[in-house]
Amino acid sequence: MASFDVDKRRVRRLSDQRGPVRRALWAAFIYVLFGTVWVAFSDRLVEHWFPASDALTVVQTWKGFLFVLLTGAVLFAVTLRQLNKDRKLLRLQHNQRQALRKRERQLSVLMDNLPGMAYRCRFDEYWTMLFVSQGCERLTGYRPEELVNNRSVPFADLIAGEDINEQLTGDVQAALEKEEPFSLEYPLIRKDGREIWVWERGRGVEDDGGELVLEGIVLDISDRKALEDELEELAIRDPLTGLFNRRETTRLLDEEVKRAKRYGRSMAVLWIDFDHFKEINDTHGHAAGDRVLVSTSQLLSESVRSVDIVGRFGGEEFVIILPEMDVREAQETAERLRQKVGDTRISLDNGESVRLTISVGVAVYPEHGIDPARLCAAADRAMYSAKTEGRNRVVMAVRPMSAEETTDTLEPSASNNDKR
Ligand SMILES: Nc1nc2c(ncn2[C@@H]2O[C@H](COP(=O)(O)OP(=O)(O)OP(=O)(O)O)[C@@H](O)[C@H]2O)c(=O)[nH]1
Repeated sequence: MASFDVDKRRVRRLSDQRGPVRRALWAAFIYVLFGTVWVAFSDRLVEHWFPASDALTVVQTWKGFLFVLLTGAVLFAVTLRQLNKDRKLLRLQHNQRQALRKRERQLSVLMDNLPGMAYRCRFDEYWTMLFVSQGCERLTGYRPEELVNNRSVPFADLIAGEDINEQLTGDVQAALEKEEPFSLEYPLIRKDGREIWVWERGRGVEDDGGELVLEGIVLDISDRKALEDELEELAIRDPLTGLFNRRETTRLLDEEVKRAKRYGRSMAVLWIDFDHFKEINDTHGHAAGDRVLVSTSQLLSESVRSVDIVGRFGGEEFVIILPEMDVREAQETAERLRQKVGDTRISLDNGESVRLTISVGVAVYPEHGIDPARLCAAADRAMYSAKTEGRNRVVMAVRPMSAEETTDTLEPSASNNDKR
């Protein structure tokens, strides 16, 4: 690269900055000046020094030879100098072309072996591609010539979703205004219809005509994205049942209470505990207990609406969040679940089957608590009451005396039909 620049400087130096006409005129001027001075003064000097006519004739002849010799020598020197310059210039230009070709070859090898595709495009509504590298076909399924100038399809049509396209345009615009490079992540629909995730890094540059264009690379990050999604799922799911884990259930409850407050709606929390679960473990073994946990979790999930949230809080304790449910609906739902679980026999791997019952505590926002902690405490206490009252039942939480009361004031009701 550095030697290439040095060559360029040498070429500039060798190729005289003055134009050829000026240079020719300058040479002619020097020649005319020298010739005029010679013609004007040499004869007189010779006549002065050699007054005898015989000698004068001889000297005049030699003077003519001398003139021819001198001008010939000058012409030889000038021509030689120029030819040498021309030869050096040609050699340098040749080297420069070689270096340029080598760089182009390296660049094209680099482009073609990029894991994704390099591009140059217009910043317009179609992301009109002006150039894409060979990697385009691997990434999108389209050949470069199909994408360039929107010949088969504009790149914008590959971006999954109008709103995502708008979001990307906004992000690029913001980066251009700050004169910074941009990084984008978005889903892309390949030619075969498969959706992949890509990461793009680019920047705005001016092309030779002064028009703003974008240049950058696009890489397939589907594997990384899948791994991220998997890790995200692992972080929020209970590994045994696949239900939301305690942390995620708590977070979702927070969100639901906030939503209920914002829109002035009610919502309910069911606190569920399996009855005498220890006996199942003790009688049939821990693996059978796991099997019962998984089957009952599935049953609970399948028996609620898609908007409801089922989470495992720990051990054989489950929480169900029921958005937009009032006291009556929540109690009915809890009762339906209790009956369904109690009516279902769960087959074990050893051929035997078990029947399980559940105790359920129900608390409803805002009647039994105005924040997640109070709601949970109220539902937990109601469930504890269900246990002490004989299990396999639904108990509603107690209404607090005032909204200011702490969780300690929330006492569960004594009867499963109490709707305080
Ligand atoms: N198999 C299995 N058992 C679990 C798991 N988590 C907790 N348990 C068991 O669940 C049982 C809970 O027992 P307890 O708290 O005494 O309650 P219970 O036997 O259900 O009785 P009550 O709740 O009073 O009706 C214990 O034996 C735990 O070992 C699990 O992931 N798998």
